[in-house]
This record gives sequence, structure tokens and C-alpha cells, in this order.
Amino acid sequence: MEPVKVGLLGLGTVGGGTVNVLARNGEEIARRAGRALVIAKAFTRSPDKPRICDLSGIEQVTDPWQVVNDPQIAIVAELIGGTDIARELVLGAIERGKHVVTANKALIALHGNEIFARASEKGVMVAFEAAVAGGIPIIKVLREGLAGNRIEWLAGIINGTGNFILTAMRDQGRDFDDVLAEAQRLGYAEADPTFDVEGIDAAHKLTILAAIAFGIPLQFDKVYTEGITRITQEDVRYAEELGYRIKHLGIARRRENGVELRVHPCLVPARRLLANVDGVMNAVVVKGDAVGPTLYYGPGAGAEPTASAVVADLVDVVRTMTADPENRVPHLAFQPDALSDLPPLPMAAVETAYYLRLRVADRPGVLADVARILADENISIEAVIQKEPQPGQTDVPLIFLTHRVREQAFDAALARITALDSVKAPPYRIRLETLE
Ligand SMILES: NC(=O)c1ccc[n+]([C@@H]2O[C@H](COP(=O)([O-])OP(=O)(O)OC[C@H]3O[C@@H](n4cnc5c(N)ncnc54)[C@H](O)[C@@H]3O)[C@@H](O)[C@H]2O)c1
Ligand SMILES: N[C@@H](CCO)C(=O)O
Ligand code: NA
Repeated sequence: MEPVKVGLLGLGTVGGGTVNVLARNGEEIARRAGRALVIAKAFTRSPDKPRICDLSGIEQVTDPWQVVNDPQIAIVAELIGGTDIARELVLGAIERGKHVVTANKALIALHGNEIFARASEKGVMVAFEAAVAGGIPIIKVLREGLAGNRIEWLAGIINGTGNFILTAMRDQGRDFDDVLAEAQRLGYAEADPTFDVEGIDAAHKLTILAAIAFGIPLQFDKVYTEGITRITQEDVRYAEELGYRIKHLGIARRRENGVELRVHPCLVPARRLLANVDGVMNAVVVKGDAVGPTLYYGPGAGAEPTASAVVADLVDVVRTMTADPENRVPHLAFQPDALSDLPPLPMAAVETAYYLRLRVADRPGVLADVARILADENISIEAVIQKEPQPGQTDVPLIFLTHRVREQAFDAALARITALDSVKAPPYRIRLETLE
């Protein structure tokens, strides 16, 4: 049989890794797919740039439409990123009856509803395993492996760059900007790294995971998103003292009247497996009603780990391209006309515990004032740490851990605490999950 011709858009970290993995494992991949896969054409903006891969036998073009318009190409792999030109090219490929593989979570989270609808009309597949948690096959897990379950919640470390930074801050006490620069050099970070450190990339991924887990539409604008830039070395140390680690999590939890969708730093008990996922590794815990808690762990970013998912999607597409489109696995796990209208809940309705760091005047009665405000809002205290003042300083850090409470009640207490004369700097709170 003729090989299946693939067109690549983008020859950066993921594109280069994909060329390498296909070249190295091509023979085995053909035995799995039933046909050989060849990269016939690749678009790149700068053909003279040094690459991590060998491009012999691949026609390089500097106009991406030369890939999308080529009638010989059956599958387009979009590895450019962003939501402008990538959206045009993906929709263009679908229009021309081509299957699409993409690593682009921003594109799927923001435009997936439109893209999947067009793909279904045209009878083509859009595969996006590389878009979430890099090399971990989490899309396949949720869409196929756990299809018998009602998913109760999932929680994951789904940004490799952020976890790499938090791990280096904890283990080596290193400076934030310095570690971010290293993550960029290693090809982990997004083109705009604020997407990593402000939680936007994780929110893109959580949008996709929640849609597939609960059978709801992709709703990126409903995800509460907070990054890791306000976490200090002190927070990392106090968390350790209290028996916790700070991780940046994406959490989707089914509640009676809706779903919680949130991305934020989180204290996690140090004994939990998730608390021990370090560096660029990602991990997702999924709790299904039948299977119970399950954990998926692996590299969340980098050239070949991500290419592993891209190539698996290429194999999947080749295996099913001759199947009746009606009988393929649905893009978002549930049939498109069978999605639920379970609404994303506002943050005020979320229930969680808290770590609260205050800087207060070193005088009697301050701890009691804060404790009284928390009691007024029915918030029970789990632990307190009060530190001695540093030489020459009149303020001291005061740390509280609370029990679970509605965010609305915590916010009300926090506003009153912030207004106290004795509170000397804006308080910082980190949510805390026991993940049970
Ligand atoms: N790097 C990773 O570890 C990783 C992991 C999973 C998913 N992703 C996703 O994969 C995609 C590619 O990421 P990457 O890390 O390979 O990026 P990269 O910057 O290394 O490569 C992107 C390629 O696309 C080209 N490109 C970018 N913007 C363009 C534009 N506007 N017009 C034309 N060409 C353009 C670049 O020249 C380059 O060849 C992104 O969607 C990213 O979110 C990356
Ligand atoms: N920038 C992303 C790439 C993988 O999606 C990360 O660090 O996780
Ligand atoms: Na994946």
C-alpha cells in the first residue's frame, strides 16, 4: 500500500521531535498503523535555521498553504501554536478533507467547538493528545480507558514549565526568572511564557480535560485562573513545615449543581503522589466512580515526549481513516449532540481549605483579632505558625491553615483581615486540597 503522506506545519521543538521519532521508529510505526507514514512537506518560516532534526527527503516550504493545499497530503500536523494563523490553517485543512493532528491546546480550548463541528461535517478527525500533559496519553485515558465511569473529579499538574520552576525554588532555592530562562532554553515554555507562569496554559488544558471528563462544551472563559508568580520562598518553606508541598494544579470537580473549573497554586499533603511529581513531569489524578482514584504520570513537555503523543495520534488517524466517521471515538468523548449543560460554578461557590500568609505588627492581640474574624465567618483553624521577628524588623509572618469552607465566606473574612491596622502587607492565600 502507498504510504500516507503527512504535512507538517512548524519545525520547532515539537515539529523537530516529530520528524526524529518518525524517522527512528518508522518501521515499527508502519507495522502498528498498517501503512507507512511519511512526512512529505514541512512549512517553516526560516528554512536556514539550524534544526534538531534531519530534513532529508522532506520538501521545505515557506508558505503554510502549500502544505494545506497539497492534494497528496492526507494528514496535516499543526505544530505552530497560537490561535490566529493556526486556526485558519486547521480549518483550511478540514475544508479540504484532510485529517488534522495538533499539539495546540490554546486552539482547541478556544476554538475546539467550532473546529470539531466542521470536522464532523467533513468526516475528518482532529486529534490532540499532545495538547494536554505532553507525552501522557491522558486524552485517550479519559475518552476510552475510563469510558465506563462517571468521573467525579480530576486534579493535575498540567504545566511542565510551572512545575519545573516550583521544584527548583523548593530544592535549590533558585531565583524564579533564572529557572524560567532555563525552561525556555529546554523548549518547555510557551512562545509567550506568561501563559505558563500565569496559569493560562494550564487553563487551556483543564478546559479540554473537563469537557472530555464530564461531557460539557469547551468553556475556557469559565475557568478560574491564577498563576505561580506570587509564591515566595517563605511560602514554600512554611508549607513544608506544615507537612505540605505547593503545586500548581488544574482541578475539575463535579458538584450537584455544576462543575468547579479552577487553576491555581495549591497546598497538597506531602505524602500524596501528586506532591512528589517534580521538574517538567506532569501528573493527573482522575477519580472515577467505578475505578476509584487513578494516577497518570510522565513528561509534560519537551521535543520527543510531545512527539510521542503527536505520532500516536498520526497512527490513530491512519488506523481509523477508512472507518465510518459515525463510528469513530467522538472528539470530546461524548457524542456532540449529547453534551450536558452542567454549568461551571462561580469561584464563590467553590469549597476548599486555605493557607493564609499575613505580615502583622509584632504586638499582643493580633492573632486573636484574626482568629475572631475567621470564627465570625464559621471558618475553623487547622494550624497556626507565628514566627519571631527578624533582627531590626517590627513585623512578623503569621500563617494560618483553615478547614474547608466556601470561598465566599473566606473572601469575606479576608477583606476584614486585610483592613486590620495590624496587617502590614497585602495577605496572600493559597488554596489547599487533600485530594481524597
Ligand atoms: N514545547 C513543548 O514541550 C510543547 C508540548 C506540548 C504542546 N506544545 C504546543 O506545540 C505547539 C508548538 O510548540 P513548540 O514548542 O514546538 O514551538 P516552537 O516555537 O519551538 O515552534 C513553532 C514553529 O512554528 C513557527 N511559527 C510560530 N508562529 C508562527 C506564525 N505566526 N507564523 C508562521 N510560523 C510560525 C515557528 O517558526 C516554529 O517553526 C504549540 O501549540 C505548543 O503549545 C508544545
Ligand atoms: N509550555 C507547556 C508545554 C506543554 O504543553 C508546558 O510547560 O507544560
Ligand atoms: Na497527552
